[in-house]
Amino acid sequence: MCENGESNGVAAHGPTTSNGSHPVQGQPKSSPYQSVQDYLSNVGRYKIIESTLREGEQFANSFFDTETKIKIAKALDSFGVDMIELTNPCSSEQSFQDCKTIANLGLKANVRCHMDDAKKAVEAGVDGVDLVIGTSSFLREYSHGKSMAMIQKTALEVIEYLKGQNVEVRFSSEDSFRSDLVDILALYKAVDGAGVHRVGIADTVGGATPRMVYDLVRTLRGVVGCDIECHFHDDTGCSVANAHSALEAGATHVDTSVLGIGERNGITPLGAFMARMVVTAPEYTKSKYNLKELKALETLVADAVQINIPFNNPITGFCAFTHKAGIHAKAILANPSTYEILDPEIFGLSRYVSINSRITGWNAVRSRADQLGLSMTDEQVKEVTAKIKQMADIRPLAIDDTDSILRSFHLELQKA
Ligand SMILES: N[C@@H](CCCC[NH3+])C(=O)O
Ligand SMILES: [Zn+2]
Repeated sequence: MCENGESNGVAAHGPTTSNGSHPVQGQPKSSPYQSVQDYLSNVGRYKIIESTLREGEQFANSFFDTETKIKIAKALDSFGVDMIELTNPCSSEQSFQDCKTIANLGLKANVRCHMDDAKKAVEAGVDGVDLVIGTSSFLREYSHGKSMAMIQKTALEVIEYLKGQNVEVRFSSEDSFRSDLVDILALYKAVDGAGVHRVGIADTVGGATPRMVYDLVRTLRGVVGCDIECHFHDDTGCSVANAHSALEAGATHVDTSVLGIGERNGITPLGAFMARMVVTAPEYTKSKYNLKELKALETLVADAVQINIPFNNPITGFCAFTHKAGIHAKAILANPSTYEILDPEIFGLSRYVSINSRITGWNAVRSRADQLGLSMTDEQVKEVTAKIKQMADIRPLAIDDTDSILRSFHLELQKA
C-alpha cells in the first residue's frame, strides 16, 4: 500500500498563484444567501480544545505511557491547538502524576463534577478545569442519580471554589441533546451568572444532526454571555458537520482528538475538522495551525494506539490526493482546482495522477513520459496508452510495470 509522498503515479504540478495556493478557491467570496445570522458565526475565529489525551484515552486501543503523553502533548502544542485536555487526575495515581508532569508544560485539564476532583486538579497545577455532568434523564436516572437541583447546587459550589483558585472554569453538560431544554438552559444561565469562563454542550451518544446542533447552540447563545464549547461523538458520522454547524450558530470552541479516537468510534477528528475549516476559513486556519505537521501528528498517534490511518481519511488517507480517471487526470494536470477542493501543498503533501489502470487517459501518460524524459508524439502516446489499458484489463499494474511498458515502447520507436 502506498502513502502520500510515495504513491505511485504522476506528480501533477498545475498552475498556482504567487502564494502557492490554488488559483480558484472552493467558495465564492460573497454569497447571495448571506444574512444577519452569519454575524453570529465563529467559523473564522474558532478555537480547538484538543482531547486526544482525555477523550482519546477512552479509545479501546489506547494505552499512553508518560513518555508517549509528553510526545503527543508537545506535538499538539507545536501544531497550534488552543488547549490540551488531560484525563481526570483522580482516575489513577499515574493519571495524577502525568497530569502534573504535563501541566508543567502549560496545558489545560478536564475533571468531573466533584469537589474532591476539582481540588486534585488544582493540586496537579493545571490551568483550567472542566466540570462535566450528565443532564439527560438517562444519565440522571441510570448513571449518577442526581436531580437537576442537586446538579446545580454542586456545580455552583465547585465553581465558587475554583474561581478562588485562579484557574479557568468550564461547565459542560453531558448528553445535552437528550436533556430537557428548559432544564439545561436554566442550569447554563446559573453557571454563567456564577462566572464560568465557558459552557459546553456534548452530543455524548452521537445522535445529533447539524440542524439540531444549530438550534441548540443558537438558543444557548441567547442565554449565556460566556464562550460556548462543543463536543460531538461520531456514532452517526456527523461529528465534523456538527462542529461546523455549532460554529455557525455562535459556538466558540470545538473539541477534537487526533484521528477522532475516543469512546466507541470517537469524536470530531482533528484532521477532518482541519480539512473542513481550511475550506470554510482558509486564511484563519492556515495562519493559526501548522497544517504541515498534521501527517506526523496523526502518524504519532496511530502508532501509539496501533491503528492504521484509514484509506478514506481526509488529507492523510493514502489516496486523498490521487487522481485516477482519464478525464480527471487531464483536468487536474491543467488546473488542480478542477477536481480538488483542498491543495495538498498546504499540508506538505503532493498529488498523484495514477496511470496504471484501464481508465487511464493519454494526457496523464504524456505527463509521465515527459517526467521520464521519453519524447513521443501525441499519436505515439495514444498508442502506448492503449497498450497500458490492454495490460490493465488483464491484471493490476504497479508504477514500475507501467514505466517498463513506456520505456520498452520508446526503445522500439528508437530502433525503428
Ligand atoms: N466525553 C464526555 C465529556 C464531554 C466534555 C466536553 N467538554 C461526553 O461526550 O459527554
Ligand atoms: Zn465524549
